[in-house]
Formats: sequence, C-alpha cells, structure tokens
Amino acid sequence: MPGAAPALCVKICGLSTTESLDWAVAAGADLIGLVSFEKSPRHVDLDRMAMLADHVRGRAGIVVLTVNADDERLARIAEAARPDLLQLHGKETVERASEISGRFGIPVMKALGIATREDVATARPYAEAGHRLLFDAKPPKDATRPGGLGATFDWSVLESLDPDLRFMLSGGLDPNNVGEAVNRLHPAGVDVSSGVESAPGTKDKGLIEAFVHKVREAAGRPLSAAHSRELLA
Ligand SMILES: O=C(O)c1ccccc1NCC(=O)[C@H](O)[C@H](O)COP(=O)(O)O
Repeated sequence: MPGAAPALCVKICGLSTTESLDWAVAAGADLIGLVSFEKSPRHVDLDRMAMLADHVRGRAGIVVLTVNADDERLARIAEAARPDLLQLHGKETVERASEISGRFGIPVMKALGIATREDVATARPYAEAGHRLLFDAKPPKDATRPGGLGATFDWSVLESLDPDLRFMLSGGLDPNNVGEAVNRLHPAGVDVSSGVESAPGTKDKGLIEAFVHKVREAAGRPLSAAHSRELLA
C-alpha cells in the first residue's frame, strides 16, 4: 500500500503455558518469546521450551531469549526449540552476536539497555552487522535480571534517531502507554512482558488482548504477519 505506514510487529514475551501462547496467537501477536534465564519467573527449561515451541510453531514466530549463553546452552536451545530468532539480552558484543548467528544459522535480535542517547549510539554496529535491535530499559545495577522489569525508559532519547535504524521497542509497555509509544516513536515492533501479566510470570488474557488491540488501533492498520517474517528474515 503506497505511502502507508510500515506494519508493526508485536511480540508477547515470557510465555510459559500453552494456554497463554494460544491467547497471544488469538489476539494477533506476531512473535512469542520464551525465556531461558533461571533467575526469571518466566524461565522455561529445555523440555518445556520444546513443548511450547512445538505447540505454537507455524502460528507465530518463536523467539528464545538468553543472557550471555555459551555455545553448549545455545546448541541445546537450537535443538529443543528450533527458534526463528535468538534474542541476546546480556552483554554480547557485535562479534559474539555474529558468531552466534553464523554458528547456529539463526537470526539474532540484540537487546540493548537504554537510558541515554549514548546508549542508543551503541546500536549502530549491531545493525551494520545485520542484527535486529530491541531497545529495552537499562536495568538498575542491583537488578536480578537484565529485562522483564516492567520499567520504561526516557523515550525522548529515541526521537532524533536516524529513521533507517529500525528497532523493536520494549520496557514497561502496557495497554495504557503502547499507543503513545507507537505514535511518538514509530518502532518496527513492540514487545511486552510485565504489562500483560496479573503477577510476575502469570500472563493475563484480557491484558494481552487489550495490548494488541491498542497497537492495532495506533498503527491504523492490521498487524502484518508478513512484517514479522521480514523481521525474522
Ligand atoms: O522477561 C524476563 O524475565 C527476562 C529475564 C532476563 C532477560 C530478559 C527478560 N525479558 C526480556 C524481554 O524481552 C522482555 O519482554 C522485555 O525486557 C520487556 O519486559 P517488560 O518491561 O516486563 O515488558
């Protein structure tokens, strides 16, 4: 559609039951996220990850997120879940991200903790290396995990961003603020975990539906599965 805004990809992260996977798919999510990080209330072990991935395969893109995982762990994840995307949410360098995507043949989305414009500037080398970007709130120094904290960051640091630097927005999004985020920042996608939960790790059907509805409303057009394929390509 000429002149239309690019479609928006919606990721619902931290899913750990078949029921909540079905809620996310039915609501229109493009991507579902499975957490492989033991300190997280959303962590799923390899057997559960494999079961969940097989349950949703073909109905949404499968993203598995890890934190500074070594090759042995990544090999087990790749075998168990056969993910469409690996989200690296630790201190992985550009070189490590490229090594992982090359070794396992799985595209990488690098999560970056954002607080200042200087943090945003660290994204360009990952993009130039062909990796997807997820901008999340920079975690506090005493945080027990680098993401899934339900905290927003100062979105104004993204307002002068080069429009060719496409990113998935994350961090403290919920049905009440995602519309503003979409209209202000025009991200390639949005990602949520805490904002669609009734308790840490417990997803809420109504909040998932409300979140996706608000994104669709703000984007002014149906969510595009083709766009999530583009994001995964
Ligand atoms: O979700 C977690 O528990 C988590 C643990 C360790 C690393 C990353 C984690 N989540 C990554 C995500 O992609 C979350 O969706 C993202 O951080 C946004 O979370 P929230 O602010 O709770 O919506």
